[in-house]
Amino acid sequence: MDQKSVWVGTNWKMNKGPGEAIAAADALASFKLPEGVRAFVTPPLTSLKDVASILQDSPVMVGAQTMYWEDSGAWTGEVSAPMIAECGASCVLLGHSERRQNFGETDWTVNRKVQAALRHGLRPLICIGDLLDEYEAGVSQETLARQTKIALNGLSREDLRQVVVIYEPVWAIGSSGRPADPPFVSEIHTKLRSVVEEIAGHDGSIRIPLLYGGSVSRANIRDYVALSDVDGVLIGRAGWDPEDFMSLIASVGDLVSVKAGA
Ligand SMILES: O=C(COP(=O)(O)O)[C@@H](O)CO
Repeated sequence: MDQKSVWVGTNWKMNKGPGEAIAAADALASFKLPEGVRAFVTPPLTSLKDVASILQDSPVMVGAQTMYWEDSGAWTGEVSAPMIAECGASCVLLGHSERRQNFGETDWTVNRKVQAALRHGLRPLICIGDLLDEYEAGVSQETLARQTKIALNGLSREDLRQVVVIYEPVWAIGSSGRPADPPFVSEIHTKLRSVVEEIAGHDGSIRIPLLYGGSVSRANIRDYVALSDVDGVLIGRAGWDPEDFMSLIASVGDLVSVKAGA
């Protein structure tokens, strides 16, 4: 039976040059995570190796924000799973909506990347999300089920134990987004739980963590983490300052035991 944890990550996106990233990693290095919390940070590639090296003895995991599915070759500008792993990363964000919208990622290219990450021992942190017009048309669930099923297509049971799925409504992300209402997130995650259980089995031996992301802040983090089918959050702006990130993690530490008993 997979143990229940609360996951809290922060994605730095295209922020922090190497100097700032190293300073932030130094600040995170001495942080004592509350028991049962699994934390991760995804710095830009320019500081991935430095941040991973600073955090190598810390429980805070380090991941890349994207990668390509081939291992090497004539793919100018791309980086591969083995390169990311060699930098010391243990996970990688895949299919973030900013990649899907601005860089042409599709459900099927996300699947290729998921498979490549797993081949090289990287935990795929798979982002899925509905567009505003899909949300308004009431078809969010269909979009999310499709994205999830394709991302996980062809994975073995061992592979499924490694993946994390993150629901990030596109309309909730960034300064122009609005945080999704917790009851809506609860409904979506309950349905997502059935989708992943259809794939991984209903016996509970594999529990795929389902995270929420999109305008997570001090004001709402506990509302999301307290939901029974939400296993944690991915934070953007509110987590870029390492002190804020640590304080946000500390603010949900007590929910670990509440959820474990649920
Ligand atoms: O995109 C994300 C949400 O960003 P916010 O700034 O929290 O809206 C997610 O990937 C975390 O970076």
